[in-house]
Amino acid sequence: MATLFVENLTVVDFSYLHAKRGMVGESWIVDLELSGDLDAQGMVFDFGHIKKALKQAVDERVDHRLLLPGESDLLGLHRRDDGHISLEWRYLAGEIRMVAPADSILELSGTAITKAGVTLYLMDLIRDSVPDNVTEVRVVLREQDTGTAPFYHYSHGLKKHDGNCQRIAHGHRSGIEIFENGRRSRYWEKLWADRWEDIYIGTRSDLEGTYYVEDVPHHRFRYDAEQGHFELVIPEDHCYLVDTDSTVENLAEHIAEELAREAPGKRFRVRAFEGVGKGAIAEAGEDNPGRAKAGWLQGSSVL
Ligand SMILES: Nc1nc2c(c(=O)[nH]1)N=C([C@H](O)[C@H](O)COP(=O)(O)OP(=O)(O)OP(=O)(O)O)CN2
Repeated sequence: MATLFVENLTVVDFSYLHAKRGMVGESWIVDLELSGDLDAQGMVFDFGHIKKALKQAVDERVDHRLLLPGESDLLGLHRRDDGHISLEWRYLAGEIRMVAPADSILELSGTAITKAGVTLYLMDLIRDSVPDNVTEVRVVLREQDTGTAPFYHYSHGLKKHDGNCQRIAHGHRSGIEIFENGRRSRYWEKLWADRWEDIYIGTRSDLEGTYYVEDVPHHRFRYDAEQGHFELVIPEDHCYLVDTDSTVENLAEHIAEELAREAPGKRFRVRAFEGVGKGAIAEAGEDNPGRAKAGWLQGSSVL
């Protein structure tokens, strides 16, 4: 019997529904251990297969989905004949309603989405995907270690994306680094982490109107994309509107421009993460009047 491990098998970026927080974007790094007898090649299971087949299984079932606690009284879920679902989530601040292709959600057992529940789900999924000589599967889910640096949880949908990011309710746990006149500013980082805590970032042109639930205003977003039709109703005060698609390049640029507007005469550099290990850089302010530079950053340093 031998045990092998794979760290960072993948990162699952998703959102889930919470009884108090509403819709929460999350990013968990997936680590894996497999135990069993050695096969004819002298291996528990070929790393090549693990990194392809098991990563693909985890990504397909969890990544970019909205996770729902199937046994919660707050949830109403309806599967429609056209391959879409509609759902309602009645929580503390109001209601969340969504219409989306059925692959946009993952219904899990239990009354709340927890790390333990998702871990058990993934262990079952992986057990079904490994050969018979593998007798034990262990999964560890963990957040990126950002030390004391701030982060926010956001959800969004990119209607023009040719992959699963077009899903209207998927999200990320993202660090933010802000430099004011070349020096790291914990003040501004904390301010944006608070501003975007558990936020839905919506694109103004996807906004169809306001919907009232017992006098509480809710935004209604709606678009059609390659995978199907998407609608989302969510309390207005859990939303932040931007004039662009909510790509991380645009979000970094938006933050930099807002900072330059809020603190005139200063120069800002923003490193905004999208989940783990990637993001965008933008600059705005005194040295760069009226213009922000943005770029895609892959494999950026850990905060
Ligand atoms: N240049 C950009 N590319 C992508 C952006 C972006 O803002 N700028 N955004 C997305 C999606 O929002 C998506 O949620 C990112 O998810 P992620 O899982 O990190 O990306 P992949 O699916 O491409 O990577 P895997 O690690 O293989 O899941 C996509 N691209």
